[in-house]
Amino acid sequence: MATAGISFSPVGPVPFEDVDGELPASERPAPEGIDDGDDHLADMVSSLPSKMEVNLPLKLRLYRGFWLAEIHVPAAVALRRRFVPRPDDVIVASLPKCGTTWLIALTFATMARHVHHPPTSAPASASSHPLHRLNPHQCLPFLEGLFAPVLMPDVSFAETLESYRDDDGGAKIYGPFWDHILGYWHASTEVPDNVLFLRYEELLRDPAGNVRKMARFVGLPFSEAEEEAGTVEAIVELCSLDRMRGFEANRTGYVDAQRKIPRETLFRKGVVGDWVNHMTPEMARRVDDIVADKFSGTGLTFK
Ligand SMILES: Nc1ncnc2c1ncn2[C@@H]1O[C@H](COP(=O)(O)OS(=O)(=O)O)[C@@H](OP(=O)(O)O)[C@H]1O
Repeated sequence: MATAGISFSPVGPVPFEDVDGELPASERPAPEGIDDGDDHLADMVSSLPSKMEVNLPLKLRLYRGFWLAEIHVPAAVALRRRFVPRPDDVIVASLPKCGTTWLIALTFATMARHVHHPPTSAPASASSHPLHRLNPHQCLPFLEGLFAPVLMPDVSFAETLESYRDDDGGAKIYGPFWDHILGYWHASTEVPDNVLFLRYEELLRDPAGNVRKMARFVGLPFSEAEEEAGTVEAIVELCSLDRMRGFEANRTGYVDAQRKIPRETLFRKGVVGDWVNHMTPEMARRVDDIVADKFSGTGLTFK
């Protein structure tokens, strides 16, 4: 099992109120301190365990079992207490470097296809699809009800995975990796109508099949007419790594010129098994051991 080459991309409306047996969001009391000068919140944040990020000059706080950037904790608290998802909201929840950008592109292109038609016959360069002008992360605000996490800095998946290991010195943002993955894995088996669990390798192996699966999951299955017109293949093509790299939005060398985030942060090789170029056999063995230990008995496997 090539554990270090695995990426995980669970998609789906997360049943917030079910996560830990708390009251439904709509019935929870308003959070103290968020609206009124927030002394309580500041105290709460500074009382949380803290560590530095292993790759970044960033202070993390352990909030509800996960390492978040300290500056994001107040928003996470507010979101947790106040966000009441609508039944048709879709949240793309993927760890950094696990194929988030691709998944957002596919989800956006699929969900927005009746407004922004994927080019089925015209040359892709002639299309006015938003994905030509904006990187996938920037497309999110254009589709109500589709949410996803933030853009991450320039490190590869192998580096990310390696740094998710337990480490006394620091922690990895959004980690522990294993708990994140297992949380969504268990949710996908318990409430399969609400959580769809996808693997990067599966997407690479059968992008069209997985786009169909995702479309059914979000309640927008492809019609016969769409199938005949080649809409699924058009979406896959539109979102392919080569196409994305060449789009106007990504041609400058930066996916975010203002924040100086280089294109390769989002669009690099996109292959399975590149971990051999980043990890020593010893590192790979260690990761394999951790995976075997953490995932044993959970039913979660990778082929
Ligand atoms: N369209 C498309 N098709 C296939 N693969 C793609 C695509 N877009 C991005 N990628 C690859 O995804 C990896 C980046 O992961 P993320 O998008 O999660 O990064 S980020 O956290 O949002 O910064 C990174 O993988 P690696 O090449 O292994 O580094 C990207 O190359």
